[in-house]
Amino acid sequence: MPSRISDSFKGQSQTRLDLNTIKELPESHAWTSSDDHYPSENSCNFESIPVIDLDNNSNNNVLENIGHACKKWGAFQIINHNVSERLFQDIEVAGKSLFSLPMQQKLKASRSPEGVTGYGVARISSFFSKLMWSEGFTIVGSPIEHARQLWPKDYKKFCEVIEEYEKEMEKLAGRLMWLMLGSLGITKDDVKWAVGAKGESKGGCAALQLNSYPACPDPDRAMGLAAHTDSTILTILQQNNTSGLQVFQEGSGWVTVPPMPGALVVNVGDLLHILSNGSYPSVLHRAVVNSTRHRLSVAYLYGRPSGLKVSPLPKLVDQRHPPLYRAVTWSEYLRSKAKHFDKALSSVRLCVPLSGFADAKDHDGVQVG
Ligand SMILES: C=C1C[C@]23C[C@H]1CC[C@H]2[C@@]12CCC[C@@](C)(C(=O)O1)[C@H]2[C@@H]3C(=O)O
Ligand SMILES: O=C(O)CCC(=O)C(=O)O
Ligand SMILES: [Fe+2]
Repeated sequence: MPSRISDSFKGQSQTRLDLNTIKELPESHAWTSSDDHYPSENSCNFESIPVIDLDNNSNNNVLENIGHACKKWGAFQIINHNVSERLFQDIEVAGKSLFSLPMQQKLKASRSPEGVTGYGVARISSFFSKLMWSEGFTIVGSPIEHARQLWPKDYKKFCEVIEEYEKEMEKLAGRLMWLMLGSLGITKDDVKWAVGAKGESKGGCAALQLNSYPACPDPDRAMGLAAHTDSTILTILQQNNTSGLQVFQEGSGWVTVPPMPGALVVNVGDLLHILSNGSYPSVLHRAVVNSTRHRLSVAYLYGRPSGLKVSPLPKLVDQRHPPLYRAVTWSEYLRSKAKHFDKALSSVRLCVPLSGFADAKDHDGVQVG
């Protein structure tokens, strides 16, 4: 059974059309509402996801606000997160230099049919009959191998920026995970995988996804990135001051997340939905495109070490709240997403008999697999 994230995907086609130079929307990229798996209703956008100030010294009630945002929206924006503006500028330059390379150069760093890292179309593309108006580059750990193929002589700066960004995001993601769990009354003492055998704090596993959405000749008929939930604990997204991200909310429809200078978007992923035993929805989101501006987004997809099993946390499970999901490892879940896409969560859902359940107390949240 595959146990690494990279083993979870099967052959997928690579992008070849250069979206940066096309003057008319090809039929292959023209979406109608029946091409999407989700409702296409638009919202009046009276309200959007909350903005949360992470400054320790400001007297706001961070835990309560985060809990409320996670329950209501499954997403929020953060300010005062301590990631420097300079790093945002550096990663924007790095991303733009990658996507502005000639197509034949980018294809040298293509994601392999069995792989997870490299250049290509969004993995979920195979579930749609139309192509998305975007290209992506996925990194896990060091990007050096692909960076060498892209810039044989000049790959170091790109690697340095990526690695610095990953380091900063790992710290922030860990902090956010504990805040989001803290809002549910969960502390590190409640979670077995929080601390290792030697008492050290255990981090997660992550992927960094650079998304490029070139300006589009017919944005209303195109789709940047189709509606999906992330297969993560949480995702931290930087949308580089260009609008495009929308979240779906029952009753409101698609709600735009307005870009705020310096802010980052945080969203609940499927694994946190499982850990929270359904308290936090993993938010359905998509990216739309526009006719004038090229948009770059950077997503830090934070999960768990791939062999570690995730299941509803025991503190959140009792007679009245039976576990809604079975234990699953990240790599197993990613494989399920690659196979079932929007049915992946229900594929790990437990059928709970109405008469209750016998072994809730045996659930310990995680087991090392
Ligand atoms: C760690 C991850 C999470 C992945 C797969 C793998 C690497 C790339 C991620 C994304 C990024 C773009 C949306 C998504 C839906 C996609 O197509 O690729 C994500 C997917 C998931 O969240 O399922
Ligand atoms: O570009 C965006 O705003 C969304 C990107 C995204 O959802 C992802 O990379 O998972
Ligand atoms: Fe996403």
